[in-house]
Amino acid sequence: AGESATEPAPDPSGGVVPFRGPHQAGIVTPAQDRLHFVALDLTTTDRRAVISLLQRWTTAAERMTAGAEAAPGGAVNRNPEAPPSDTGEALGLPAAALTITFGIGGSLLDKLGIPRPPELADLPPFQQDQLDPAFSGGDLCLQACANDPQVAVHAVRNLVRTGFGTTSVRWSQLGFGRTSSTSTTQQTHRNLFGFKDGTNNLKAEETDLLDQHVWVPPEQGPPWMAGGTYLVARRIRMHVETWDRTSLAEQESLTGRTKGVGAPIGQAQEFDLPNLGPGSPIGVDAHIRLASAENNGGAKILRRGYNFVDGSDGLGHLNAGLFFVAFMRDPHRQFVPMQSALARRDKMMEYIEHTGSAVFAVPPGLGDGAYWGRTVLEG
Ligand SMILES: C=CC1=C(C)c2cc3[nH]c(cc4nc(cc5[nH]c(cc1n2)c(C)c5CCC(=O)O)C(CCC(=O)O)=C4C)c(C)c3C=C
Ligand SMILES: [Fe+2]
Repeated sequence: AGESATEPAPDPSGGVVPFRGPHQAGIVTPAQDRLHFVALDLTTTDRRAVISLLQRWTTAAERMTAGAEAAPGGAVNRNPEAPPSDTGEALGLPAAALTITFGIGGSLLDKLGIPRPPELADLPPFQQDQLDPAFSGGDLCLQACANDPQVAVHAVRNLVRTGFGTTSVRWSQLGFGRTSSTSTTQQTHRNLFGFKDGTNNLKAEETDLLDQHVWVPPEQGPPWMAGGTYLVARRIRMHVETWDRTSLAEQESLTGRTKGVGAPIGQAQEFDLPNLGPGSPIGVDAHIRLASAENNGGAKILRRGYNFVDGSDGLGHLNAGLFFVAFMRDPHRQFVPMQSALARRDKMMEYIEHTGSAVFAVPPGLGDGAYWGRTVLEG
C-alpha cells in the first residue's frame, strides 16, 4: 500500500506558472498564499539605464519563476572572491507558483517625458483618507506572489538588488493570506475581520467579463497598453480590536453577508446571489451593496488582496489590515466610484483606515524575447 518510491510526489507548492503569454502572470493566476509587493523610484532619468535594468529584471524574473536562481552561477558556483549573483535563500526550494507582475507608475512616465494615459491620472482624495506618503506612489512596482513566503521575498530582494544604481525602494508590503479567489477552482479565504473575502470576485474562467472589466482593449489606447490592465493598491489598516468588540449581528449587517457560510444576508449558501432589490434584507449602507456593480454603474473589478500584520503600533494594537490590490481597465471609472461610495457611506469605515495608495499601468504579457516595458520605452 501507499505510494511507490519511484512515483514523483505531487508538488504541493503549485509548480511553475508560465512567465510569458498574452497577459502578465499574477493577475488571473489562481491567487497564491503569499505576497511581497514593492514600489520603487527611479534614481536616474537616463532612458538607456532604465531599458538596461528592465532587460536584466526580465531575465532574472523569468529564471526565478521557473525555479532557477536569479542569474547563472547563482549563490555558490562563481568566483569565491566576488559577491554571489543570487542571494541564496531560495536554494533548493521549488518555484511555488511564483509570479512576478510588473507595473509602471504615472510618475515614471512624467520623469521620462512619456505622455500619461488618462487612466493613470492621480486618484482623487477620498473622504477619511489617512494616506502616508511613505506607503504611497512609486515609479515602478513589482508584485511577487508565491505559495512560499521565502520564494516571494527572494524574488523581490534579488530584483531590488539588480536595480541598485537605477532604482531605490520606496515602500514594500508583505502579505500572508490571500483575501481573494481569482478562480472558480479556489475556496474563498478569510480576511482579518474573519469574513470570507473574494466570493463575488471576477474569476479567471469568466473570460467575457475579464474582457469587459479588466483587459485594456486596443481601441482604448495607448497602443502599449492593449491587453494590459491597471493595478490599484490600497494599504488598509483594520482596527481589529474594535471589530472584535462588535456583536456578530452588527458585523454581519455591516458586511451584508453571514460570517460562517459567507452567504448574502437572507440567503443560505455562499454563492447565492444577493437580493439588492425592493424589500432586500441587506442594509442600505452594507459593504456589499455599496461596492456592488448595481450601485456603481455596472463597474466590477478583479480583487487580489492579502492580509498583513506589520507588528504592533506601540499603543497596544496590532498594525494589521488588508493590502487591497485590484486590477481593472480604468481606475477612474471603476475603483473611484466604488471607493467614493464606500468612503461616504460604508459603516465599515469606522473600523478601517486607508493608509497607502498607488496606481500602476500593468502592460500586457511578453512574447518570446521581449522585455518588460519595451513597447513603452522604445515607442
Ligand atoms: C473600492 C473597492 C473596495 C475596497 C477598498 C474594499 C475594502 C474591503 N473589503 C472588505 C471585506 C469584504 N468585501 C467584500 C466584497 C466586496 N468588496 C468590494 C470592493 C472593495 N472592498 C467589492 C467590489 C465586493 C463585491 C461586492 C458584491 O458585488 O458582492 C466582502 C464580501 C465577500 C466578497 O464578495 O468578496 C467582504 C467580506 C474589507 C475588510 C475591506 C477593507 C479592509
Ligand atoms: Fe470589500
